[in-house]
Amino acid sequence: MNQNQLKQQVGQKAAELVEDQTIVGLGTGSTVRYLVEALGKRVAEEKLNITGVVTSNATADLAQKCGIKLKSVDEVEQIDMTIDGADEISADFQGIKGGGAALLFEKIVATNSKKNVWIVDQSKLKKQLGAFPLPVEVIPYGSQKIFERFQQAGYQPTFRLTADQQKKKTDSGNFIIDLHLQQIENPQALATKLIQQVGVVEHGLFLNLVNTVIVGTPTGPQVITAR
Ligand SMILES: O=C[C@H](O)[C@H](O)[C@H](O)COP(=O)(O)O
Repeated sequence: MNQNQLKQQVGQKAAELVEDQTIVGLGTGSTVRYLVEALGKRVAEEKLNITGVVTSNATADLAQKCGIKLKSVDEVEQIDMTIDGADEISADFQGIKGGGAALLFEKIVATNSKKNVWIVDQSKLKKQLGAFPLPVEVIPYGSQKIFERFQQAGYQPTFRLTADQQKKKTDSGNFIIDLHLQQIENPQALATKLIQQVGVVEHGLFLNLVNTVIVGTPTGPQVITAR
């Protein structure tokens, strides 16, 4: 099974978990794409009555095409369950997200959800976080100064660029600086340090948010729950 097939497997499995009459947070990325398509199918075939709360313009476009009705996070009291992808998950269920630049809306939706579930292929499970570059969303004004401070701190930053070498803009019009850390010894301490930096809007460390992960493996999806 290739990576895409594993992503499809967990996307479809997660769609089965969604109950009728619920409000569902819909993450972003290539794994979530399979979830949204499978949910759209359930809406059409089973007349499943759900409301989606999206985490990016890309997911909003897809969900609308799939016939899922949407509301913004501000229009709902609480989200019953959010299902999202991840870039890395450590053994203690901490994660890095934002490979698709959607970390800010993803974190807003996740922190307003009763339950969060991540869907990943098995390559995303790591002993320790940090091999995947940690995305930090910064406002454009003063972003060069933040970049230089990250350099001085030894974080090996790079601005994320588009295919035509422009600084990538998020759905909120911000830039992304990726930190090439290799290993993150203390995710909580780093998270605190980053968020205290003026001009940093959010970072891709998603800590203590998830207790269920569905992992795609060649022998089928495995649901792992934190103790
Ligand atoms: O900003 C993007 C998100 O955090 C994605 O959920 C994450 O990058 C995983 O994406 P994919 O399912 O495409 O590997």
